[in-house]
Amino acid sequence: MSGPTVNLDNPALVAPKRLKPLFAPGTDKDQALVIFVLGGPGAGKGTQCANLVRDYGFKHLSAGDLLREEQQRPGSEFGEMIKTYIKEGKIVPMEVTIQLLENAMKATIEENGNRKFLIDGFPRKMDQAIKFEEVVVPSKFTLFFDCPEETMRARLLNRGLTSGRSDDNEESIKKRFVTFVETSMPVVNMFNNEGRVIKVDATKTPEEVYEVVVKEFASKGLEFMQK
Ligand SMILES: Nc1ncnc2c1ncn2[C@@H]1O[C@H](COP(=O)(O)OP(=O)(O)OP(=O)(O)O)[C@@H](O)[C@H]1O
Ligand SMILES: O=c1ccn([C@@H]2O[C@H](COP(=O)(O)O)[C@@H](O)[C@H]2O)c(=O)[nH]1
Repeated sequence: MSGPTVNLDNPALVAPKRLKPLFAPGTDKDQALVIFVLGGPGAGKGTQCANLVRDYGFKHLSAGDLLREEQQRPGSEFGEMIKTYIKEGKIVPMEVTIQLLENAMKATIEENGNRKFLIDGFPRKMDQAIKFEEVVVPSKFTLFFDCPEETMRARLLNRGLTSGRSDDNEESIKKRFVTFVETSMPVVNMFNNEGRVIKVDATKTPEEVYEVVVKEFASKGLEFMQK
């Protein structure tokens, strides 16, 4: 088994960027609705987000997708670093991910005024959670998809047949699970202790899972968009 080719703790790999707040001081942060969507790798976050976009008019921002795009962007100073972190199932330093999310949120607001965001696969680490809510905007709640590893593993290996993702393979999946348990679950637990988590059983069919999501959203006062 080959280990990481790059020392992930090397500070030279991280180019800290100053985080600028999304909203100018004094503006009402409630102008944006942010829902974090968390769950283990392959729990079905992206699948359910697509339903929520269709029915509630959210803008879906997947942190993983934004990182993959940045990785492929010609000339990106972070490309190689992101590639390594993703393959190793590690969490890219928060400065990079928060900046990508913030840029995408700003671009959406400028483009069509939509301020309703599903932030998928983020925050995956405590520092990200605290920093994002401090400098960007606090989340309304976290939608957490609960799924056993064996189910997620089977889904990821199946997705890996066609996804082309560098991390949908046995070796990366094992590492992603370790990161999820050790680094991401503490974030879910923190939000849960604050009463800010909706936990949904993600083992059923996508349709059954979504039915529960819709009921939970209604309990939070979120209704289907008028067509
Ligand atoms: N409820 C479900 N039952 C069976 N298969 C599902 C279910 N939800 C999603 N899938 C399938 O499992 C795979 C992973 O789903 P999805 O990409 O939505 O997960 P994810 O949580 O976003 O994953 P990741 O964290 O790796 O991005 C996909 O192939 C998807 O079609
Ligand atoms: O906040 C984040 C989110 C994701 N990553 C890295 O991306 C991969 C893939 O994420 P998916 O949500 O499964 O698409 C993840 O394993 C991490 O390596 C991250 O660093 N920070």
